[in-house]
Amino acid sequence: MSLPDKAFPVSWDQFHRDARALAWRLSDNDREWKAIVCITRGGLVPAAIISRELNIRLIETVCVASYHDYLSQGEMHVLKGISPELLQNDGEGILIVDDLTDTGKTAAQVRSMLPKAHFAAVYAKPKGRPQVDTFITEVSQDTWIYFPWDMGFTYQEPIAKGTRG
Ligand SMILES: O=P(O)(O)OC[C@H]1O[C@H](OP(=O)(O)OP(=O)(O)O)[C@H](O)[C@@H]1O
Ligand code: HPA
Ligand SMILES: [Mg+2]
Repeated sequence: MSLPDKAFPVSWDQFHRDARALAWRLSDNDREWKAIVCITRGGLVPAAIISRELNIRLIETVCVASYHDYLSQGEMHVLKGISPELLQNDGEGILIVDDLTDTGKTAAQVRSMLPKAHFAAVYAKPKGRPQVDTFITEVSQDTWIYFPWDMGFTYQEPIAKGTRG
């Protein structure tokens, strides 16, 4: 698979702010979340921030793997499902959390386990958007989001290099 045209690098600060903004959007005094189901591994980080902000103490994981290496999505494997007590009532009152939705395949897979749950992601691309109930920022489909936990400090070429003579 080729490199997406655009890059959207996200710092820890920005991710914290965006995940907190998502928590604000999910906060509603008339609505009480029974539990968070976070989609590992990327969903663990926003789940930690949202659980702190909304005082949700019951956190479950659903472990799904499909991007076998950087950029290329393969077959979806559910390595660990959701505990039976949280599957009751089709997931009513459950908050599913992920870092982003891209093609929407991961979200669709988890939604099929909890059809009445609310799906929240920090970032969404257009193909995945229909699978998400609440998100913060939309980025175009040809953009790759670089999360802070996947990055390190490296030298950056000056912008002018390559754009002039
Ligand atoms: O909408 P999709 O095209 O299905 O892609 C979105 C999923 O891809 C990434 O997870 P990934 O499978 O790379 O695993 P990770 O969270 O363990 O990094 C991301 O965290 C989402 O869960
Ligand atoms: N960034 C990081 N991980 C991903 C992406 C992305 O844009 N799409 C699917 N997994
Ligand atoms: Mg993931």
